[in-house]
Amino acid sequence: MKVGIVGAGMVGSAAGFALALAGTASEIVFVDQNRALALAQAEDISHATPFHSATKVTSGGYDALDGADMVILAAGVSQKPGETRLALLERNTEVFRVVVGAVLAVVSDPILLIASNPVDIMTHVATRLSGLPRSKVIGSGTILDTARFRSLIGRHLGISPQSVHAYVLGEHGDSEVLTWSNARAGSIGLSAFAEQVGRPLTQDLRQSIDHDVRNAAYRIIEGKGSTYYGIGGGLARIVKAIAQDQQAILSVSTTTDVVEGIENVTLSLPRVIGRAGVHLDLHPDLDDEEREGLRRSAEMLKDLSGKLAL
Ligand SMILES: NC(=O)C1=CN([C@@H]2O[C@H](COP(=O)(O)OP(=O)(O)OC[C@H]3O[C@@H](n4cnc5c(N)ncnc54)[C@H](O)[C@@H]3O)[C@@H](O)[C@H]2O)C=CC1
Ligand SMILES: CC(=O)C(=O)O
Repeated sequence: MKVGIVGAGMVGSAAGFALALAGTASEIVFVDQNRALALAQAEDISHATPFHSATKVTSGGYDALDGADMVILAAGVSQKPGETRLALLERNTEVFRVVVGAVLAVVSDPILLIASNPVDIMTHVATRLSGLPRSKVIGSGTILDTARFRSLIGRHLGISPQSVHAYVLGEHGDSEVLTWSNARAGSIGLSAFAEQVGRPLTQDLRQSIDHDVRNAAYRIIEGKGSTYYGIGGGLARIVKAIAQDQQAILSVSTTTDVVEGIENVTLSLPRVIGRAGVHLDLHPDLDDEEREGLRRSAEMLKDLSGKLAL
């Protein structure tokens, strides 16, 4: 599979690095308005591949995307310390007006994987600008928040995050919803497992995990300017599900017919991902508080997307 990455900054390069090491793609091509940066990232990453895989890593103009099956969009501005993701919307919409058309002029029917923030609304923007089916325009959404959630629960319970089945839904941002009510450790309900191992999930502990997941990006950006390894791993995970037609269930963002009564809204739910993109949306059972949180998140995203002239 040939994968294009438009935006060779921190996120694009971290995704390219993770993909190249895993050997998921046969070829990765970086494109950036800063061509020297794209070239340097490709060259640097290509020096790591001989240790791990045979992935060919190159760079070029948009014409170099010819033959790509998927294109990751990681171009645009990122948050400054204290800035919200939503504050990036106008600037990154302008970037996508250029980028989406330029990609589609070369690759007529790609899967687009959106990383730029605010990722749910940028996924809505890319869906509208590209005219591609919604199943083929996928935002990384809450894949990263879900990883953060599982990692903190796993650490508390003393088990692998891969054995924690718990999802963050809604916006990849301040209104996201951590769904505790259906979370499981292996095949056991989370609370029952926590009691069994003597590490109960008290209300204080839940609030602390909620705070840490919701504020992870702000904390990391304060400390080192931006976040990129986490999302790089998440983007590589989504590409793998598509490249290997895994039918994997991942929390990603696409435009969805109805979520908690809100129609045609772009946000994260668990979805089945395979070669054609999103194959199926899942609507998990939620408790009343989670449902109301998801409704509020959907309403906010729908209102903001509706204000854009696309
Ligand atoms: N979805 C997620 O979970 C995450 C999303 N992000 C988002 O990813 C985006 C990229 O972040 P970083 O890589 O840290 O930023 P960065 O500034 O390191 O890289 C952005 C790149 O986009 C390029 N670019 C800007 N306009 C362009 C255009 N018109 N055409 C081609 N290239 C263009 C720039 O030259 C730059 O190299 C941001 O919007 C950030 O908020 C960041 C972390 C996690
Ligand atoms: C920056 C961002 O969206 C994140 O790390 O969650």
